Amino acid sequence: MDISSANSLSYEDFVDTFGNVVEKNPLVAAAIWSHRPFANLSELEARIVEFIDKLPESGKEGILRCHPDLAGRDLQRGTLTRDSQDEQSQAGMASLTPEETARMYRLNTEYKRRFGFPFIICAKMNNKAAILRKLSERSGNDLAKERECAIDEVKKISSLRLRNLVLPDTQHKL
Ligand SMILES: NC(=O)N[C@H]1NC(=O)NC1=O
Repeated sequence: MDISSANSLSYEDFVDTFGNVVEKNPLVAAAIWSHRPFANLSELEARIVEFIDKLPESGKEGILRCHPDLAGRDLQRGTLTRDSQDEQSQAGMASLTPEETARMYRLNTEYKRRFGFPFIICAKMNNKAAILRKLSERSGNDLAKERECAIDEVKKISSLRLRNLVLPDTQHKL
């Protein structure tokens, strides 16, 4: 759809369409609906980013906790959202060796124990090696820095999901 079609959606259809742009957080779509009409895709995305940025630390951590582990239980059980399934599969998370799966589980477990939310990265912008490397690297961050790192990754994931739903702004030909 294009941005004018998005602007014309009823509240229910808007949340049905955009409710998982931020993983398992339909509140974000429900909240930004008030800002329609959006001039373009960029404004719609900016409203999502603005909503996230204005959350208190506890709210940001709540968003992070709604994300599934990479190569974790939901992937093994087939209970990922379609978006996450697509993203994780594309990054090779569904074809890890048993040793790689065990390493991801161990690193994810240690990471969650340290920070209280799961390791989050935009899988579509990374491959298996990069994900494992960045999981190790970021585990050394302090809480505040890592919370912002993870939120930045949520914004990247949301941006890609949004572009799957709404046609990019039509480039005005000179
Ligand atoms: N933990 C984590 O990063 N999960 C998310 N990343 C992504 O691109 N899709 C997901 O499910």
